[in-house]
Amino acid sequence: MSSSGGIQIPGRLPLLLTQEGVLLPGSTMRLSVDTPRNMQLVRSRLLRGTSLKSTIIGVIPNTRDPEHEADELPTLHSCSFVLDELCLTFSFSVSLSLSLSLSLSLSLSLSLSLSPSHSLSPSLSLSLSLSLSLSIGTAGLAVQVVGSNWPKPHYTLLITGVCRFRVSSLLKQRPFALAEVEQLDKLEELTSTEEVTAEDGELQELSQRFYQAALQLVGMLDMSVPVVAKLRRLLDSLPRETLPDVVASMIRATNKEKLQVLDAVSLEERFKKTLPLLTRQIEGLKLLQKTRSPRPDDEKRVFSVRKGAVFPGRQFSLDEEGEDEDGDDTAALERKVHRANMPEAALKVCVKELKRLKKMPQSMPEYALTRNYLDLMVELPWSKSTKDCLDIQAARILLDNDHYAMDKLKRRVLEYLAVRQLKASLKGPILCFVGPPGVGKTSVGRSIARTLGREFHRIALGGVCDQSDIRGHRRTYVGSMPGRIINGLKTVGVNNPVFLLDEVDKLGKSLQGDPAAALLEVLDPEQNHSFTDHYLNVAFDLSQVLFIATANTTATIPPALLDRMEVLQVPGYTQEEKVEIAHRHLIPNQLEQHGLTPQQLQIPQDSTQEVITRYTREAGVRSLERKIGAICRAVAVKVAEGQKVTKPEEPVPASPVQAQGGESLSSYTGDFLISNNFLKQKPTTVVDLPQQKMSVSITCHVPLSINYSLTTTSPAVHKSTYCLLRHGIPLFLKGGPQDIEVLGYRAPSLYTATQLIP
Ligand SMILES: Nc1ncnc2c1ncn2[C@@H]1O[C@H](COP(=O)(O)OP(=O)(O)OP(=O)(O)O)[C@@H](O)[C@H]1O
Repeated sequence: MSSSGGIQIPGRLPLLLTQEGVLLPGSTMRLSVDTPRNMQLVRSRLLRGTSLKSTIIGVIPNTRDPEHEADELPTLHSCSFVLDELCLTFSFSVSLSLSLSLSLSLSLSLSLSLSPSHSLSPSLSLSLSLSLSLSIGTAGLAVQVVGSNWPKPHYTLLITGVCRFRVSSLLKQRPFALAEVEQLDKLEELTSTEEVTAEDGELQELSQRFYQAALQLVGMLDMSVPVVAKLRRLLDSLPRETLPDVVASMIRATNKEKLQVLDAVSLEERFKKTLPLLTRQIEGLKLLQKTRSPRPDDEKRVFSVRKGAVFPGRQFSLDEEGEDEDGDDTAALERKVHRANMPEAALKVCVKELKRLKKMPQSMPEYALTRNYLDLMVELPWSKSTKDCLDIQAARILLDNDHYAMDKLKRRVLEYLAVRQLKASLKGPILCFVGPPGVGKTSVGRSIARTLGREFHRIALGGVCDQSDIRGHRRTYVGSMPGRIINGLKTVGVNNPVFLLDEVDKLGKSLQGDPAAALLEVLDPEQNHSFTDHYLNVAFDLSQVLFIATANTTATIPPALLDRMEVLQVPGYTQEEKVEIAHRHLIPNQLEQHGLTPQQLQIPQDSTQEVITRYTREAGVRSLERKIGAICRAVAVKVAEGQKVTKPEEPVPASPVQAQGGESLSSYTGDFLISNNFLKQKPTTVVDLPQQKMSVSITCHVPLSINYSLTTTSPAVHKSTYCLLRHGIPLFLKGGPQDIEVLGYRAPSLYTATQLIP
């Protein structure tokens, strides 16, 4: 039986000349083809051929195909070997005829040496030393041809080596090289040798040594990697004479070394050439394993496939946080998994995925998927939450400060918050604010989050028509990702945020499922403690999340969803309310956004009324806000033009804010109110609750700085103030003899505080 598994290659083969690498029998290789002869070979033999025979080509290594078709073929890769000391005893005439036939067929150089001692003998004994030169290549089966025109026309071939051949004669050079060939690998299977000669015994011993070394190499690799396990099985099932070629194509060897293996036509020589390469690989692996820190489960990792994975001499410790190296990276991930404080079910899944990840080569597409999944799992706030600092007094103040009117809505929100204060683990109801656009539904939701001291996240549901948007995609899909709920949790980083489900009435429906149905589970307090996102595939407890929904109408909300929510109507505003909202909130906001001061633009109430009646027609105040923005822009142009011509004034040092009656604010003790709109940064606070003392420093957008120290006897005022300040809410104290609002400056050198409420 031949080593090539009985395959008989055709007597004539087209030749593919390559310098890219060495194809050995039994291995597969990808070759890029872009030179004229090789391209022609692919077109006329591989692409047009219809039989198995036409897919067999001869691959000649180490030979460059000329750039131009007109150029002559270079000398094909050839190996030379010496047949030493052939001792022949022939009659003279026979010897001569032998020498002639050899030189014709093998182009051999023959040297004869005639021993003087035999010169008188009738028959001559000749000692010959033959040096032969053969063009050797590998016959290969083209299993795949891929063509591309970028960056220039070329083909990529996937070729599996079948057997060695030698070129007997070159038949033609154009349009591609064609040669008459002779199959070389026709070796008897060693295992079936019955009569063992001395030579065979040596070969068998060599092959046994080789087999043992190959086993040792595979034993050093991680057997749980599928390809390694397959290799182990191959070692047992393959005929021994094919092992040198197969092993040489897998281990790290230079092209020169592989060429030597290819050129070794004699089996014994092939074993001898490959064995040192194999031993070198084993020694290299041993060395690499020694240089790594002794981590028991890492002992069998595949080192050879990851270039530069190990830096000799460097010590790796488990505590090292550096994640530039794959091993450490996985170790760091493992630590994060154990630190994430996740429930047992999730931890189990993570540990399982982590195990799979360790066994995967980085180049596998699944590696990135598993990695992303684990990254998400460790980032999710399984047990991270903010502490509620709910104070109904502070909440009332805050809601009043942020929103004018909306009394009914604010009352219901306060009731809801009051019950939450009394019973922390309140299940439902889910509030749904329904009203026309621009009446402040979203901004009330934001205020509630601030009141509770929770993180706020808005999920816009308008136009969502795929249930995967809510529940995520299964991980089997390409480009799968978690749904918006899990994504939101990852963004806020705590498990008890306020989620505002904006525009629930605009949810769509499509072939990809009904997102409203997916929301049912999310919003049902009885079910959402085990919400399972398709991507995550483990339950996440949503019971701590506070859901608030908004909608323009209830007509389009699916009844099942509507049933789970408590609807709070937010009606539109009256003309008077709009004027108030404009002056309390919209104008100061717009001035701030356009970099204007109240001195540069003052809009009288009549003008606001005029804008409302003549330029807007809405239930909310959004378009009024836009109109005010337009006025601000027009004034900003004027101010900017004016600033160009006038010389900027010298900055005047800020003087202390004057409270009513000329009292300096720095020494003022009592309660007062400072409007948000003049604050540039969050107040910095030093709070010492047990001693009931507070010091506050505030920076306003005019060069104003107040250092205020308060000693209060009312713990309630103090507590609410503390709560507001902690969450970056501007100072707002109430309940004292007078409330004062800082309006800004009148003259650069004088800042005034005016009494707001008598
Ligand atoms: N009562 C109010 N007091 C202060 N500002 C208000 C009030 N009502 C609305 N606004 C302001 O109007 C703007 C629009 O409000 P918001 O975005 O909350 O409206 P919405 O009801 O959620 O609208 P939509 O239904 O279109 O989402 C915001 O800048 C908000 O601050």
